[in-house]
Amino acid sequence: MIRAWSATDVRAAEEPLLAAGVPLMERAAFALATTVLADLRARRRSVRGAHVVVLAGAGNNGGDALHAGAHLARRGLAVVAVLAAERVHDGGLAALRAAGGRTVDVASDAGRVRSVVHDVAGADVVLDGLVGIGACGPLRGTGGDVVRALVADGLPGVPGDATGGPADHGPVTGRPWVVAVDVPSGIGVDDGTVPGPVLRADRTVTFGAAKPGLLLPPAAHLVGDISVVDIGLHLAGAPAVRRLAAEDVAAAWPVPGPADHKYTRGVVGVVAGTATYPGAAVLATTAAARTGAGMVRYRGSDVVARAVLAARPEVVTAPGRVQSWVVGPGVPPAADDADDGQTARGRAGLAAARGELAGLSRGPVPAVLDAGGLGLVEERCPPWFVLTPHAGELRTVLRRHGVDVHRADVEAEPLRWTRRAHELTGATVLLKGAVTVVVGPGVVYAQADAPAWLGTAGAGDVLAGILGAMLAGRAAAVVADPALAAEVAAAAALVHGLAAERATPGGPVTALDVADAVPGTVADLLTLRAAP
Ligand SMILES: NC(=O)C1=CN([C@@H]2O[C@H](COP(=O)(O)OP(=O)(O)OC[C@H]3O[C@@H](n4cnc5c(N)ncnc54)[C@H](O)[C@@H]3O)[C@@H](O)[C@H]2O)[C@@H](O)CC1
Ligand SMILES: [K+]
Repeated sequence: MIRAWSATDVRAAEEPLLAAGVPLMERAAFALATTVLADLRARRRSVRGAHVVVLAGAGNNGGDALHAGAHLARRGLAVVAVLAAERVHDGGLAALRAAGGRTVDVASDAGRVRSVVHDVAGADVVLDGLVGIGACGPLRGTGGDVVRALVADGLPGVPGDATGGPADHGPVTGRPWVVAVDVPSGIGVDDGTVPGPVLRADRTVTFGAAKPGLLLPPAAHLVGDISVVDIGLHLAGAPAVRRLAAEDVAAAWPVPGPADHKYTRGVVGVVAGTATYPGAAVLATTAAARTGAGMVRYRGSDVVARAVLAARPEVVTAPGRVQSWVVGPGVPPAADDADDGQTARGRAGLAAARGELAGLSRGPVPAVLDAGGLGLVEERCPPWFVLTPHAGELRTVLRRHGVDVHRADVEAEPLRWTRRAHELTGATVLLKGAVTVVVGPGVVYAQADAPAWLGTAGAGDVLAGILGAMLAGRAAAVVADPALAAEVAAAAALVHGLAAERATPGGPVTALDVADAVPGTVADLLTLRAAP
């Protein structure tokens, strides 16, 4: 698991060590230089003579970068430090100069930004040390100008002058390897927002602990590989954001034993699909069955049930015991009701879903509320109800609770609005996206496991089925521990992402391929379990 702590928590952990004279910056800079050397060795035969540009801002983040630059200069690399503030870290600057590093002072002469763009174009590595956890708001001043100019010149990143989010320019051949010092300068360290210009990193070397902004979208798309350097901080208390690793999901997976049967493994009830969208029911039931549910019970119209049974003969359609519900995939939201016959059948699906929900909300049964099921969330929900909206649906949920936001607001601040929806509804909320954000009582998860190919029709129905089966397998524990549904939801996002990774040949993947890849994915995960 990657655990991320807020800037305030990291500072609090640094304080006693700094007071005791522990050389934190030296540790950070040495680890940074070592990582850069390892990356360079992996990319070119010799590190000697490699060109490094250090972007240095006013604070200790710039100090880290300058000290690392000094280490690299002593190893024979050609280092140029771009001084983007009138005053930069004294010790770092002196060390860099003593090691033979060159400096370009852009802060006192904005005309030199062009020469920086030229230096960067010829560099092997760029160290982004403009701002770290001391940043406040969008990257301003000379540092902002430099980043804007570099992005305009073709380096991946966000120019910060448009309304759009992070642009992925894909690999630009011959461009330098960008290493962010602690965080990519200018991201919202605690909330993952991207309020202004940011250079996209290939790697972020972060000190003491990961920061929430490295895990949360949209900034998570700008961090590259994350290396957490242990500089000896003791971070107590709960992390602000967590990201599950495959090992965590493997360790918690309920592997059946000889005494288990379909009811101990969990029965998933699925209310999904309409005559208009029967495929969603097939996908959700298939995914639930393939995730290892003890039984899948389909509750819906006969016409959809026939399609489900044709694809999955093991599904049961009779009423009976259920340990988790999946309500809503392929069921149109109420607002889509119209007068044609097709949506009349949609309304019948919605009525069925509403009937099931009314029953289940009275008992302690975990549920996944997806698509049309989200429209049924009117009262407060228990945390073992997991809402699974995408950004547009989250906006609708919020509006129904009197919060006027636009989809673009949700995309710009996913954590803020997912948390708000959790506060308003009481439910655990999983916001679907390239990075999945899950908020439950006192916990936040951010999962980034899926290839971009997964963004395809029906993928959400498969996620709902996987999550339904995972909730059913641990239903009693999920009801007993208010934070557990969020962990299970994050784990479902991980399984969904890894199944897509397994199913894609490196190209397009269909939702059914993803569902079919779940058993192999789970088997792979289980090989990661520590031997008893
Ligand atoms: N305290 C320490 O000894 C340690 C600090 N560390 C490093 O120090 C960093 C934090 O250092 P600081 O507290 O000095 O803060 P930063 O270096 O992150 O930035 C603060 C400076 O940036 C300016 N600034 C703030 N917001 C800005 C914006 N939006 N646009 C442009 N400039 C902005 C401020 O005026 C200030 O001069 C960490 O991220 C980490 O890299 C590490 O070396 C570990 C130990
Ligand atoms: K930085």
